[in-house]
Amino acid sequence: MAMGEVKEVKLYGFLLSGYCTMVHHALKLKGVAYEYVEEDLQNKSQALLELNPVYKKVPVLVVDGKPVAESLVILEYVNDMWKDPPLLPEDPHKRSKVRFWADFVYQKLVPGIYAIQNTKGEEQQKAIQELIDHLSTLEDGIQKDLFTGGPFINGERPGLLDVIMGSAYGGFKYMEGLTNAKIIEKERTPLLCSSIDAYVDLDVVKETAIPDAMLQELIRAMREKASASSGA
Ligand SMILES: N[C@@H](CCC(=O)N[C@@H](CS)C(=O)NCC(=O)O)C(=O)O
Repeated sequence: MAMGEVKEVKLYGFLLSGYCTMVHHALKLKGVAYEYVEEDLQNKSQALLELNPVYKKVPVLVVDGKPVAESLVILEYVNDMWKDPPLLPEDPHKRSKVRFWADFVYQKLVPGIYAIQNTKGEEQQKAIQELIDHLSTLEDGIQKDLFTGGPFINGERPGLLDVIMGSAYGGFKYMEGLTNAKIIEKERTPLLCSSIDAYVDLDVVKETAIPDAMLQELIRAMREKASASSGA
């Protein structure tokens, strides 16, 4: 049930964007019907430039003509607009913990993924180790601050951090394919791995999964680009 009467929900996104995946998942978990508009990021539509004039990025969610930008802001908005099922715990302190760790994912894990993509050799090995260390920090934090026995980080139903980590998972897998390193492993981060396993098994998640063939093709193209630029 939405706050007030909602007539039109539109998501501007890009297929390979983990930020957009989060919004797809949140809307689907809430059972919201929406229209999806795929953007060409090399040639952005006038609509996108007008809807997100500050950053000019996707995702942008437009509800009855009113735009909301920035994925984390959108997730909170979706959770406020459509109450059931809730993506945040009721207790204010627990909510603050979810927000703290969600922010950690944005501040540390996402830049960590880009750092691997943008480096080579020894520098890349260092970036991989840093990302692994951040994942362990997140594992310990969730264990201490939030976990109540699973199957999700949020408990019996997926919540905001499940949506974020479940969507970032594609990025970790992509980096593993690119570097042949094991980044996210059950032995190191059992709780994160088991909650992600439960999450990717949800129907709403399977519906929006990037086809494996497309992911493999992307990895192949990235590897080719990397070896061309190193002169190998
Ligand atoms: N902080 C933004 C990041 C969104 C973002 O980086 N979007 C990328 C696609 S993954 C984009 O629109 N890039 C186009 C550009 O940078 O011009 C969010 O959380 O929504």
